[in-house]
This record gives sequence, C-alpha cells and structure tokens, in this order.
Amino acid sequence: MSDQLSATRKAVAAAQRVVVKVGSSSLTTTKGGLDAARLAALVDTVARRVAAGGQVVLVSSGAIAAGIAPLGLRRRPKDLATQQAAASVGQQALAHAYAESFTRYDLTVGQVLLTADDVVRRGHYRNAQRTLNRLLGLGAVPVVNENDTVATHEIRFGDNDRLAALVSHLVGADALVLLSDVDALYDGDPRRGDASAIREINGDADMEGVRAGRTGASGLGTGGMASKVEAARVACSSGIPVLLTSAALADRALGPADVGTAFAATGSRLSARRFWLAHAAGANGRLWLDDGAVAAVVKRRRSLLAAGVTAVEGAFDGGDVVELVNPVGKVVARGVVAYDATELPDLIGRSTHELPAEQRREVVHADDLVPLR
Ligand SMILES: Nc1ncnc2c1ncn2[C@@H]1O[C@H](COP(=O)(O)OP(=O)(O)O)[C@@H](O)[C@H]1O
Ligand SMILES: N[C@@H](CCC(=O)OP(=O)(O)O)C(=O)O
Repeated sequence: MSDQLSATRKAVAAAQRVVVKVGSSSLTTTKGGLDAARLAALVDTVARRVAAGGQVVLVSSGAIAAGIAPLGLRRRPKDLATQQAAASVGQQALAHAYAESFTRYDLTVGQVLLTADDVVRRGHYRNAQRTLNRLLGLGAVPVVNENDTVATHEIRFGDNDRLAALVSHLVGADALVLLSDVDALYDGDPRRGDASAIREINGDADMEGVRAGRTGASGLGTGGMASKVEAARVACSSGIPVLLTSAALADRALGPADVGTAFAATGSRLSARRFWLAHAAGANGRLWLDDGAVAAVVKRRRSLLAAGVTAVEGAFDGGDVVELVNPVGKVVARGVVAYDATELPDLIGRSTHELPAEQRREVVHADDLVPLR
C-alpha cells in the first residue's frame, strides 16, 4: 500500500467488513433492463474481496429500473403504485441475476429487503442486525435493498445511499463504498460544465462551495450526488470512512482505494441504539418540554417524565420516535416514546406519584433518548 495514500484511504483498503452500495444507473440501461455485463463485473470485484478474507454487504439499487422494460414501460415511473409494481418485477430479476453471478465463485447470496421501520424500531432493528450478521458469519453475501413494494411515501428511506449509511452502522462496517456513474465528487455537477474532482473530504468545512445536485444523468437513480454526500456525512459522523467513485472503478475502490473521493470519519461510533435514534427516518410527533425537563434530558441525560411535558403534537403510538422540543420550538433531542399520543394529554404536567401505577413509567426512557446538537 502506498505511503502517498491518506489515512482514510488506507482504512478503506484495510477494512475487514465493507458495505458496498451500487446505484441503479450502474446496473441498468437507460432502456430499463438489467445490464448483465456490468452486474457481473461488480460481482467479480466483490468476490475478490471476499476471497481475500473480507466481508461484503452489497446494498444494491436497481429494482425499479430493472422492472421498466419487462413491464413495457417507457421510462422510470413517477407514481408510487407503478414504482412498486416495477420494483416487484425488477427486484426478483435483480436477486436472480446476483445469485447466478455469485455462483461462479461458489458464493451464496441472501436477499434482505428493509423498510425504514426495520431500522427505526428496536425489535426490528435487532432482527435485521441478527440476520445480516448471521449471513456474513455463514459466508454468504447479503444483498440489501429497500422493500419498495410495501414502502409508502411516508415510510420510505427514499434513496439507497441513506439506507447504505444506516446498514453500515447496523453491521458495524469498517468502511462504506458508494459506487455511482461518476468517478468522484466534483465541486459542481460535471454534466454542467467545468468542475474539479475533490479527492479528500475531512469534515464539513471541506464541503463549503461544493454544489452536489439532486438529480442524476441517467434518470434511473434517485437523490443524485446530494444524497451520497448526506449518506457519507451520516456514516462519517459515526466513525465509518467512506469512498465514493464509479462502479467502473470498483476494482480499485475495493483494492488499493486510490480512486474517487475519500470522506474521513469525523466522529466516533455511537451505540447502535443512539445512531438509529439520531438518524431515524422521521419522527411521528413532538413533545414540548419545559426548561427543567430540557435541562434534565439534555444536560443530565435523564429520562423524560410526564411532569416536564407541556404539550403533545402528532398521532403516534408507543414505540414511535418523537422529537423533544424546548419552549421556543427548537428540537433538542429525539427519543422513543412509551405512550400513545392519545394517552399522554391526561398525564402531562403531573408528577409521577400523582399518576396511577400503570402510568408511572417514563414518557421517554433515558436509554431511548439522544440529545441533538
Ligand atoms: N458535485 C457533483 N459531483 C459529482 N456528480 C454530481 C455532482 N452534482 C450532481 N452530480 C450528478 O450526480 C449523478 C449521480 O447520482 P445518481 O444518478 O442518483 O446516482 P446513482 O444511480 O448511482 O445513485 C452523477 O451522474 C452526476 O451527474
Ligand atoms: N430501492 C430503489 C432504489 C432507489 C435509489 O436510491 O436508487 P439509486 O439512486 O440508483 O441508488 C430501487 O431498487 O429501484
């Protein structure tokens, strides 16, 4: 390994467990079918890393794009029902293509389709974590995608870059590699004229002046470069370095890691629970806190009790994620609420000893709560 490489690149090259995310535009044609040659090339690269002793979780987009041609559609559908129909057809084509291609290396793949709920709710999250760890332990290659056929607008991750960042944390990955149709992050969209590639991002300051667009060239993917940068930020903030490059350069990305843009880890690993809470897909409601409760929750890391809640917003169930806001409406924490929204109005503002025995539990337990900066 060259001494010229940054510490981030060395960490990516040396990573034992890697999450590799590949976008629709790298696996499908603009006519909307799977591109067998490019899929096989990616599988070759992943199999090499596995043969060298690494573990790879593949987060693969392409279900919707791969369903376009078989269903006789002309372009990527915009409405949810047709997207879901396309994903249903395309996902099975995708899974079949991966399974066949990995067979060339005697590798078995396990399909894991996740909804946002699967990573936000504690029980589901542990379940997904257990499955992925067991697959890896058994020497299989997990192939992950969003469960598009059942994900509604409200509960979608929306883009697989974010899903890949979440999965990286879920499996305790040592690195995340994002493969797209562009070889690096540029200071502006390279399709729109002169732009310079950025080799290293060592924190938010290095992103100043960088314009990352929300659309891709192919019309097949979603989120554009902006969603990759956000995903990189999420992974880096919890200690996972990220390499972003094109699928065509996958071999070097998963080899010496001397291509693309390297994003350095900026934070340290949060506990799984706290990570998911901090980055949960969306809160279902808000609890307004008085100053005393804000201090207890944010500074002293205590549980939130009913006495410190002044108002309740939203229609949530016990077990949902809610935002905790201070008296001027700033979100100061996120947590998993222990009560349904309909139960809370009778409890708030009351001291624990005034409440019936079955309602004396905390509104948000300290273990289920993350203060936000
Ligand atoms: N600052 C930028 N640097 C690099 N690419 C950019 C930038 N801004 C926008 N893009 C565009 O983002 C596209 C990649 O996004 P997308 O098509 O969603 O990828 P994928 O399907 O791989 O997820 C590139 O083709 C590029 O045209
Ligand atoms: N789950 C969707 C992927 C959506 C998505 O993020 O696509 P991309 O921007 O190509 O990574 C699918 O498989 O079509």
